[in-house]
Amino acid sequence: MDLKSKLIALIQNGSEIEKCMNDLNLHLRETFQECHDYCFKSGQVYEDVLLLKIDSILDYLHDELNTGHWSEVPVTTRQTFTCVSFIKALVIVSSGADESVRNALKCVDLGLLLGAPLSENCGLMTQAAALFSESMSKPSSVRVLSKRKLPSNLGRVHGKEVPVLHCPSIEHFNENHFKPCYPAVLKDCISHWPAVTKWPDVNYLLELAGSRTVPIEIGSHYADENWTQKLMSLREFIYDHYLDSSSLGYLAQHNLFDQIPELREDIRVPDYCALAREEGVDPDVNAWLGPEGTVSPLHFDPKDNLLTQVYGTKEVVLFAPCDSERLYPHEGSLLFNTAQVDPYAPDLDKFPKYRGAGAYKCMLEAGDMLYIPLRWWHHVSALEKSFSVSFWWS
Ligand SMILES: O=C(O)CCC(=O)C(=O)O
Ligand SMILES: [Fe+2]
Repeated sequence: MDLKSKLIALIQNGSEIEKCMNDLNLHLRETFQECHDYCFKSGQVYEDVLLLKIDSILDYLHDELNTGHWSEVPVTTRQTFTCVSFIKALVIVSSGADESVRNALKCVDLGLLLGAPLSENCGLMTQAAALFSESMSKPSSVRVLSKRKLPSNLGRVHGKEVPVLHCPSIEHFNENHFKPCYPAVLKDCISHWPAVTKWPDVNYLLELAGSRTVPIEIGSHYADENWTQKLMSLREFIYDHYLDSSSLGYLAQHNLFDQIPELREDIRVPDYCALAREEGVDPDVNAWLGPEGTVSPLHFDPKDNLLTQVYGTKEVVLFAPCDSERLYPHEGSLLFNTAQVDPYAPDLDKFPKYRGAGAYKCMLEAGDMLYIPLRWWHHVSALEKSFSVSFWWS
């Protein structure tokens, strides 16, 4: 079977794709119909012209996705983005042009990043991406030359050590940490994860996912004015920002595991996530992959977190929610959860109340998990190349 037929075979319910057309205005619906008919009925059409038409639909949807707050974008708009991205990938593959598989994969990844899973064809895009990845040539291996470890700066922060526990029972964790909202470093809880042995070899990630498009944060940290975000292939990120850490880039807070389900098989949701404050929900799982020197400035999140260190060392400074006023959160709605004070170099003239804040601090080594209770402030810096996985739940 050729690639186009394999892609079409992934569709479980074709009428779901046709339904998505209803979300478009009449003119765009006609254009989409034309592209759809080309893919499924084959006609004498120039792919270049079709691709231009599909891009005009994607541009229109892109504007819709970027209007208002992301959480308020109707899921049907995101599903239509998924469908159109899939059709675009089909047209690209049919064209058989140079690099067509790479370009089709990029288009499917954008569908995964910005779209939403369809109701009946929910695995369509991840399966399409797996098909493209399989049919691409595998890269030659790289050796990681720099195993640089930056010196710790924790000595500059006056504070208490976060308690360290060895794989505590769920009851102990619940009574002493989860219920009272008190942080802890949990050791020896992830030795059974395949990720612990597989991920430190960057060639594994390159081979499995080197051609996948991922969002990368560029700049010293997200509250810096020169900070930006870019989409690039994981390979580009690894070569340009991870192996060569002179240009700081961070694959941060990205749900890589929904995008690439093969990677999810390498990790396990910690048993502690079964504890719940209200109704139990599945945790939000995010990847944090970066070189030595990445910094997440002092901020808090609305959920409990188990920040898990698959490899590399990070150091973390924490403050309880009752210290919020002493940390001077940024004003305005965008950075309200980020502090103006840098706990490593506090400007006490500007931020005098910081004197009264009580820091907690810890090192997070490979294999450790840090329990960060909801709304606790945390500042995280990587001393080495590092891969962490966070589990946010409540
Ligand atoms: O590891 C990091 O850089 C930050 C992690 C973090 O802020 C989180 O998991 O909420
Ligand atoms: Fe965080």
